[in-house]
Amino acid sequence: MKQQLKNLVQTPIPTKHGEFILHYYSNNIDDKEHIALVKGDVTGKSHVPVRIHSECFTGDVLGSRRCDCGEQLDLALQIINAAGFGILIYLRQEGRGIGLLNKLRAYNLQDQGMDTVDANIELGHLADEREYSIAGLILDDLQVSSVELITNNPKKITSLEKLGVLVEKRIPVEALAHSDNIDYLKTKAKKMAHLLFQPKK
Ligand SMILES: Nc1nc2c(ncn2[C@@H]2O[C@H](COP(=O)(O)OP(=O)(O)OP(=O)(O)O)[C@@H](O)[C@H]2O)c(=O)[nH]1
Ligand SMILES: [Zn+2]
Repeated sequence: MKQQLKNLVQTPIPTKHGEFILHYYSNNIDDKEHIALVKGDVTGKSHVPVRIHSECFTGDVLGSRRCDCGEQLDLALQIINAAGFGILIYLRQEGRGIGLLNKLRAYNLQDQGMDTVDANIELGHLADEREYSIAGLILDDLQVSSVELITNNPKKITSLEKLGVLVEKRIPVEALAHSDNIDYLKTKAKKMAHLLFQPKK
C-alpha cells in the first residue's frame, strides 16, 4: 500500500515565538493526527530549519523536568522564528513510540534505579521504537528542497536521509542540565549516541 498523507486543514496560530501556520495531517500509516507548524515561505527552499519533535505530554504540556522535551520544543520555535522561516513537525510518537502509559510505567522503573533504556527493555519494548516516514511525507507535501535539522539525535538525521531528505547540517538544541534531568541526558549521550555535552567550538 502506498504511504499517503492528507493535508486536511491549515490555520494560523499566533505563539510567543510569532505566527505559524498549523497544517493538520491524516495518513494511512497510523491512526494518529500529525501536525506541522510552518513559518514563512518554505516551498522549494533549501536549508530550511526543521525540528522533528516527538510528542511528550509530560514535558511539552506539563513542563516536567524529568526530560528536556518542553525546553527543546520552545528552543526550536525560537530558532525557527529567528531564522524567519522553518518547520516544526510534531509527531505523535509519545514515549519514543511506546505510548504514554508505558512511558509512565518506565518512569516508575527509573525511580527504582533503571535508566531510560533499560526501563523500556524491562517492559518488553525497544529503547526507541520511532520511525520517521510521516515526517518525510510532510516535508514532501511542503515541497522542501533541503533541511537543517534541529536535533542532537544522529538517528533522526540518518532516518531522514534514508527517506531521501537532504540534510545539509545539524542545528544543536540543548536544554539546560539540572538535577532532575541529568541522568536522562547522560543516558542519551552514553547509550543512544546523542550529541550532548560536546566541547564547544
Ligand atoms: N520511553 C521513554 N520515552 C521518553 C522518556 N523521556 C522522554 N521520552 C520520550 O522521548 C521522546 C523525545 O523526543 P524528541 O525530543 O523529539 O527526540 P530525541 O530523541 O530526544 O532527540 P532530539 O531531537 O535531540 O530532541 C518523546 O517522545 C518523549 O515522550 C523516558 O524516560 N522513556
Ligand atoms: Zn519528554
